[in-house]
Amino acid sequence: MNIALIAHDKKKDDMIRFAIAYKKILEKHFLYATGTTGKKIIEATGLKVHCFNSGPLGGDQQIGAYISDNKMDLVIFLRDPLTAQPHEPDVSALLRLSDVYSIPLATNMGTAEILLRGLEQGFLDWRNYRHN
Ligand SMILES: O=C(CO)COP(=O)(O)O
Repeated sequence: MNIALIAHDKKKDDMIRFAIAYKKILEKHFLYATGTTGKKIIEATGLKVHCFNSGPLGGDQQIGAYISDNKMDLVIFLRDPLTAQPHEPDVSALLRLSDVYSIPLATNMGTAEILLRGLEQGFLDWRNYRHN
């Protein structure tokens, strides 16, 4: 599966803890991330991650484009709900495209854990049919 990992600045430490905790699951998949999030995950875990541009410089849009091309299966986006983002329209567009294409999307740690555990249990196997 192709998994996108994105975290706003105040959520990056949480994302790193998450990537360390779930490394054994994550390493079985193709990982993508916005620039800064990806770099931090690589440094902390050694996982292989394809890094797009930083979020404010178009990274969210690049991930959105993957979603609309049926190339993203799961999105984990640890958003900071308490800080205004200069690229809020890009963030909204990414969330919207996840809904348009029914791509499982976690915007907080609680849901992220459920999605990764579900992934491990095969709950996202239906995505394989979408690829074929
Ligand atoms: O801003 C972001 C998502 O909207 C995250 O981007 P970075 O991972 O480059 O910080």
